[in-house]
Amino acid sequence: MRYGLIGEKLGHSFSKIIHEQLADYTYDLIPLTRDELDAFLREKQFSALNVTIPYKETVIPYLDEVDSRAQKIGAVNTVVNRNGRLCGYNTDFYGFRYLLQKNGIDVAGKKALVLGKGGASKAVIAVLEELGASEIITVYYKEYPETVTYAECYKNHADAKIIVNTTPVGMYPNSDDCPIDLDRFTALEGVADVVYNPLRTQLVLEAEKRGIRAAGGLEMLVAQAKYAVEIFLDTHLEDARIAEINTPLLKERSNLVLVGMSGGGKSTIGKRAAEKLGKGFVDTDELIIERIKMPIAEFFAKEGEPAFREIETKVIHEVSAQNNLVIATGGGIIKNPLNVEYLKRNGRLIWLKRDADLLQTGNGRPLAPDQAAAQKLYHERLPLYSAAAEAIAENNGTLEEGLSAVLHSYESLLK
Ligand SMILES: Nc1ncnc2c1ncn2[C@@H]1O[C@H](COP(=O)(O)OP(=O)(O)OP(=O)(O)O)[C@@H](O)[C@H]1O
Ligand SMILES: O=C(O)C1=C[C@@H](O)[C@@H](O)[C@H](O)C1
Ligand SMILES: [Mg+2]
Repeated sequence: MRYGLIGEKLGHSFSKIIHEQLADYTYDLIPLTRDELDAFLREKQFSALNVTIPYKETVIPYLDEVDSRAQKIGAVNTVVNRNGRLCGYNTDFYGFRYLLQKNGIDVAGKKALVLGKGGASKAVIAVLEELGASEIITVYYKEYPETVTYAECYKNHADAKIIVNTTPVGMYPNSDDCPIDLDRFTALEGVADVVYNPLRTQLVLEAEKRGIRAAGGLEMLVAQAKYAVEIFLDTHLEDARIAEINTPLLKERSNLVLVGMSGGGKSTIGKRAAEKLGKGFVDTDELIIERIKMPIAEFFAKEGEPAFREIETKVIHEVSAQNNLVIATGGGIIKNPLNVEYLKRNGRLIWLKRDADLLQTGNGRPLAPDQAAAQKLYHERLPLYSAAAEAIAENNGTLEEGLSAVLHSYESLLK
């Protein structure tokens, strides 16, 4: 009999990949319309299921038993067929609790804001209660008696220490959106987002920028699956299994982004890194050339640098939404902080650092036509690379050594 996930739209789900690593069964993604759902649950031709949006509440009346935690939450994401009796559980609860604990986000005794009032919100609130948050405020964009609006929360809850986003705001393809303005909160200590596409949402990046602990939703997804497998198979799996699946998944989904001076080896080493990691390779300068249909130096001469930078940012925005790439960037991308922000959503930024006197100059590089120009640019841009990059890979030896420094940095960023 079948194992799998039911929900309305499942194209995005990683659950098949995750479950099939955790257990021996085949796990199917089973998209169902509301009408199909009824027959599916009545026929009971399955061993165990996960349930996702929008059916976590809809399934409850079909169940013979709902465990007390899921009952309290009012949502079920795990159903087991025990000799024809359907039993329901909520492992999103355990997944979110794992996410907080793994990322050192301590909520005990703290005021917490939960954005959104759907199924995920209820599981999150149950965890915050269990872990002893002092006050839990649900924030919703419409007015309800049991929730506060964003305007009210800025006015009356600016002292919140924890913010959890359970809304789809900031999810691909609307990755530019951020559900809440973090500048309004003066005591903030931790932020969690259940969204995992992009890997780091705008909200997570805004928190990181302010030095606040933050976690995206991928680990929660993997963790809830581990707990579901335990219930499906009536077995125990070590928590270590979560990281064993999450880390490679994160490495696979993430982009490796090379920043650094022109002529420092980003394109050359980037291509090699992509081969080694089995990732696609893109060179943002090449994409720009395709778009402007002329060499970059010619475009600079004809249209000027601001026109180039505008196209560059558009290209970076598009590329940043993709996954599993090595991205070699142009030397000047760090001039616009937006480029850095976009690239960080799905990527880890590594500064490929080559000494100024080793940099290749000329060869169509409009701002570094010769050594003197390259040296001047180098010193102007050092602080920008340093601020943007999450790791440094030195490239002052052989290409092989540069490549291995890049791969090593990527590994250590995603440990
Ligand atoms: N460690 C190295 N040893 C020898 N040559 C190197 C090394 N690193 C880079 N190079 C050479 O330097 C030149 C410039 O490299 P590349 O074009 O990859 O730089 P880039 O960072 O992509 O520059 P741009 O930002 O202008 O696109 C290439 O000819 C490359 O082979
Ligand atoms: O997108 C997914 O694959 C899932 C998301 C959550 O709703 C989980 O509760 C569900 O088990 C699987
Ligand atoms: Mg290049």
